[in-house]
Amino acid sequence: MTATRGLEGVVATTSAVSSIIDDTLTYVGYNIDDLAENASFEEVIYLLWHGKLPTEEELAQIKKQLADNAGIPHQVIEHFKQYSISEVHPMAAIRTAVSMLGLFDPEADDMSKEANYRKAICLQAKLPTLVTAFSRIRKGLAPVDPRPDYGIAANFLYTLTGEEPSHVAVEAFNKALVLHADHELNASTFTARVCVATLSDIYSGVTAAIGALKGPLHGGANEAVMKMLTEIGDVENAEAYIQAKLSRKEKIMGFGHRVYQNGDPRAKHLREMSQKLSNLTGESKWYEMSLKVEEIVTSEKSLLPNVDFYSASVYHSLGIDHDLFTPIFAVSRVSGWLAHILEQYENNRLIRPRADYIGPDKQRYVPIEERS
Ligand SMILES: CC(=O)SCCNC(=O)CCNC(=O)[C@H](O)C(C)(C)COP(=O)(O)OP(=O)(O)OC[C@H]1O[C@@H](n2cnc3c(N)ncnc32)[C@H](O)[C@@H]1OP(=O)(O)O
Ligand SMILES: O=C([O-])CC(=O)C(=O)O
Repeated sequence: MTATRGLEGVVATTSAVSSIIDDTLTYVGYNIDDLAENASFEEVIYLLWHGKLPTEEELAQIKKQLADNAGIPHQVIEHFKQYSISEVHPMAAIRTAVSMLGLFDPEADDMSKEANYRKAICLQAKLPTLVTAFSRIRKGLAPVDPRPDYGIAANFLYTLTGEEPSHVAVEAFNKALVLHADHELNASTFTARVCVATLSDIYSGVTAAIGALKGPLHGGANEAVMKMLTEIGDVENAEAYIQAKLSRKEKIMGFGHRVYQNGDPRAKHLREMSQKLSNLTGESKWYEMSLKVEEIVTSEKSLLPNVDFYSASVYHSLGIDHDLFTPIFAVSRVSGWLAHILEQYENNRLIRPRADYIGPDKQRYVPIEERS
């Protein structure tokens, strides 16, 4: 048996949710460029879960179901208040809170199709509220209830700040949610599928996926990009900063991808948004710095930006705290995780690959008193 490092190129499942072929990303056959320009995040959720775009009536119904389930149990709010959450990374808090949601759901282990769909609605609806409630509580502010007349993008910004968000901000945030919703068998989605393929429950699958997304080689890269831009500080420092990193053989966060050969198709949308928003805020340096870093990394390493690179300056321009960037990724990607989890349950088989053993062989047990 020979192992393929990092399972590169290994096809591990069939899926009808999303595909990446020749650097083109589609959700259920719809090109991401088309969806980014035209779709609401709720339409994309429906598309991923039902395999078709919703009619007006179906869209109104799923929006209502999501709005009706956006509240979070008071025990989770109390839990956030019980420890020093200013010292806790929000991804760790959200991971724990999603696991807690399972404790308060009497149907957590009901594996019927109906119960699993209801839990999918609950998780999708509650995740944004968890993130914004966490953010407010750690600042000593009371959580804000989501507005039933707002969609997920508007409500996220509203429940984060308590203020009515601008049209431009909602439009940009909705587009970011659409762009991050699904991505074939990325590490967190694979994690979710492995978990539920044991016939474990949805809450366990999403909790596991959040843990995988948190790492800086995956969703955690967007926060790491912002840290890098903050360290660079000004466009004129970019060249020396990046060259020094490359000479130390350090990775430049937000660049490279396991699957794309000629660039991540989501990056151009985020680049455009980054430019538009940084012009609007009058703080164009984040976009300019990002552009300069892209120029250097592309020419030095032939590496192209991935989805995490320009999303950093987009979220910064929207005034969002940097450690909420990866939780926002989860707010969007939970739609894809849930689509894959439901798909896995529909046609399940335990996922259990093999390992190529490279440890010592033929060892003899030595009693403890004889060991040196
Ligand atoms: C939503 C997402 O998950 S998108 C990805 C987010 N992650 C990041 O942006 C982190 C930075 N990028 C990376 O670490 C990688 O490009 C990954 C994890 C995305 C893909 O990884 P892999 O396909 O496993 O490639 P791997 O890490 O083996 O890199 C291959 C080579 O390219 C180099 N390389 C890859 N990415 C980078 C980078 N961002 N900066 C510098 N060098 C890089 C590696 O050092 C390695 O060089 P070597 O062969 O000389 O050792
Ligand atoms: O597919 C991957 O490996 C990572 C990625 O871009 C994503 O999850 O959006």
